[in-house]
Parts: sequence; C-alpha cells; structure tokens
Amino acid sequence: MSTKGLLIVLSGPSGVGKGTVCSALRTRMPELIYSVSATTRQPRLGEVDGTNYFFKDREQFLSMIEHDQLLEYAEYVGNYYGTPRDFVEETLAKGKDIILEIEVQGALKVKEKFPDGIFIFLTPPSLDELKDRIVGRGTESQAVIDHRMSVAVDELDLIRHYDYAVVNDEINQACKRIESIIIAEHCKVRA
Ligand SMILES: Nc1nc2c(ncn2[C@@H]2O[C@H](COP(=O)(O)OP(=O)(O)O)[C@@H](O)[C@H]2O)c(=O)[nH]1
Ligand SMILES: Nc1ncnc2c1ncn2[C@@H]1O[C@H](COP(=O)(O)OP(=O)(O)O)[C@@H](O)[C@H]1O
Repeated sequence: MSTKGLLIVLSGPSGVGKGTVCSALRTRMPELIYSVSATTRQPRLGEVDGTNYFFKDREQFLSMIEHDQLLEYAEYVGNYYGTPRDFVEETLAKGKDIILEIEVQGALKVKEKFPDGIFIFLTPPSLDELKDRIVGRGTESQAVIDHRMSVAVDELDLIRHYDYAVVNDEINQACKRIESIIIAEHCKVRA
C-alpha cells in the first residue's frame, strides 16, 4: 500500500456534475484535499472567493502566469482558469491526496508534469441530459450554454487521454466509483 499522496485530476464537460460530485466526495472522503483554482470568471451567486475559486482580474491572472505561480492554466469559454502551484506541491509533499477539478487542456498539461497522476473523466449519461443539467442549473446565459455545449462535444473526444471514465448517472454511484478508483490506486504496486 502506497503512503505517498496521489494527484487526482477530475475533468468533464460543463454541467456534468463535477462540482456536485466533488462536494459529495468531501463528505465521503474528508481526508481528500481540494485544489482551489484561480479564475477571471465572474463569481456566480453564492460563490465565495478562496473557497470556490480565487477570483482575479485579467491583470492579476497574467501576473500569476508571469511569476510561474500556476502549475497549469487554460482559457475556457473566454476566461482564464489555473491551478496554484505551491498548494499542490506542498500537499503532495505532506503525503496527502489532492484532487484538481480542471478542464481537458489543463489536464493534459498536468499529465506531462505528473505522469503518475490519476486522470478521471466524468461523463454525462447522454448529451441531452448534459444540456438539461446545464440549463437547469440556471447560471449561464443562452450564448454561454451554447458555447459550453459545443466545447463539451470536443472534450468528450479527449476521454482517451484519461485513465478512467466515470458516468455521473447518479451522484452517490459516481462518488462510489471515484472512491473505489482512489482506494485501488493506493493498493497499486508501483516501481
Ligand atoms: N485548466 C483549468 N481548468 C479549470 C480550473 N479550474 C476550473 N477549471 C475548469 O474550467 C471549466 C469551467 O469552470 P466553471 O466556469 O466553474 O464552470 P462549471 O464547471 O460548469 O461549473 C470547468 O471545466 C472546470 O473544471 C483550473 O485551475 N485549470
Ligand atoms: N447525477 C446527477 N443527476 C442529476 N442532476 C445532477 C447530477 N449531478 C449533478 N446534477 C445537477 O446538474 C447541474 C450541474 O452540476 P454541477 O455540479 O454544477 O456541474 P459542473 O461542476 O460539472 O459544471 C446542477 O444543477 C446539479 O444539481
């Protein structure tokens, strides 16, 4: 059984349920650490700076890039998103597992730096269900929903770069699958 911390990357199209699954996982796996990203996106109603994201303006974000403070970053539907580097490295150095909820371009960059990371892609039961969820959430304008749906089709094509695909048909089942993956990865015999 490995005592080293695992770097876990969870990706999936907008509206698939990443945020919902992550908050349910927090209850099931209180020892798992969550990376809080920086973004230039406007906060949604109820989102808290430092908890959901570190909300930055474009200039602040570009300064983080310039000072090499981000492990990876990507532009997604008109905004920047990036993973603060120090927190991830410090968490892994303490032997704790950390989960990054990030989109595919960023995930592929993390894979280059951490080939031993565990890459999990959360999929919707269908594209119709995905659209229903993103519309049902009610946080985006119609134009942003359309853009996110077209990005989703391209993202689904990149599943092949991931180690695991988990369907989010039901929240508890999806969490159970992710928890099982993490437990199994800790049992893996590594060189
Ligand atoms: N590359 C990268 N993507 C991120 C990061 N943080 C969040 N994302 C992704 O950016 C996309 C948009 O996030 P958000 O605007 O919160 O929308 P939501 O995922 O639909 O709730 C999602 O795919 C997130 O997983 C990050 O630090 N880096
Ligand atoms: N398994 C599920 N079944 C039905 N609805 C879900 C499921 N998982 C998430 N949802 C709903 O779908 C919407 C989008 O979920 P969210 O977690 O915000 O997605 P993401 O973070 O991937 O963009 C929310 O309204 C959420 O309540």
